Amino acid sequence: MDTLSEQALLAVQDLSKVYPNGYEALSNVSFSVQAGEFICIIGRSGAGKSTLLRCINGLVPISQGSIRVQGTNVASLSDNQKMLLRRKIGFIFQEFNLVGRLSVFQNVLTGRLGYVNDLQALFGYFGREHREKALSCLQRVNMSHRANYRADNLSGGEKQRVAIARALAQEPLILLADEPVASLDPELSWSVMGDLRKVAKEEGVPTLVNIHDMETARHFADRIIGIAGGQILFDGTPDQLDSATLREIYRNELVETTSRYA
Ligand SMILES: Nc1ncnc2c1ncn2[C@@H]1O[C@H](COP(=O)(O)OP(=O)(O)OP(=O)(O)O)[C@@H](O)[C@H]1O
Repeated sequence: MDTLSEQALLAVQDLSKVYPNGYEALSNVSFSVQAGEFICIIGRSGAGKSTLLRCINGLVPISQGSIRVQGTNVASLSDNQKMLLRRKIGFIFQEFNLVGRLSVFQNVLTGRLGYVNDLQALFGYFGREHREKALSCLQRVNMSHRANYRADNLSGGEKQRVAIARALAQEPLILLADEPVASLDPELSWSVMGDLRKVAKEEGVPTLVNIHDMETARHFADRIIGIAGGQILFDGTPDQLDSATLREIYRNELVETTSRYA
């Protein structure tokens, strides 16, 4: 490993993932992430973007290679330590994954589960410090006025802002977002991406966002990683991404159709 990877908050080295049916979804993927970076991962459907994020947060086991968080190889951790680490990884889903019958505030409080004991978690008892934290996270995404709403009464954009607040409440080491704006209309998706980038930058939390739309990626990312067929084809700044590389990443899928703004 080079010095940059050793100092990285997240270092993925020669990662491969073969699903039980024999399909190799990721092949020798290597990259590292430094504090504060806002990275968009682009690629056509089936490229392996979700698999990559799921490997990083342990939702799917890796087949080869290593994932290091703050220098520690995740594979060397006990199950309990892995669970504790997962609580420090904020995950934002395309479909928000809020508990619809709970209030907005209660949903954000669930981000604090890693900070209370089992009994408190069981009875949903969160002390003042946790409630204050949850409220401040809601304020960060301008959603405190909806604190007492049932989550299932919110609009899509509001739901995703609450999901961002919940992830922030975890005080995450890293944020992973899997197509966080794919269910939102174009204008709203830029506004939610703007909020995600703003809070990630303010907190200095490195963030990996899977996104199909390359124009959104170009607009918001400090750095873009392009994946095709489970391999990294590009890793650089938006300015370095030329149209020949884009065509390769999207493999004949018309580049124009990858942008809802073209
Ligand atoms: N559990 C599984 N078993 C077998 N193959 C799988 C499994 N999950 C995903 N795959 C395959 O792995 C490849 C990568 O899937 P993945 O969901 O990571 O792609 P993606 O880039 O996120 O695409 P999308 O944007 O459509 O979700 C796809 O060809 C998919 O069919």
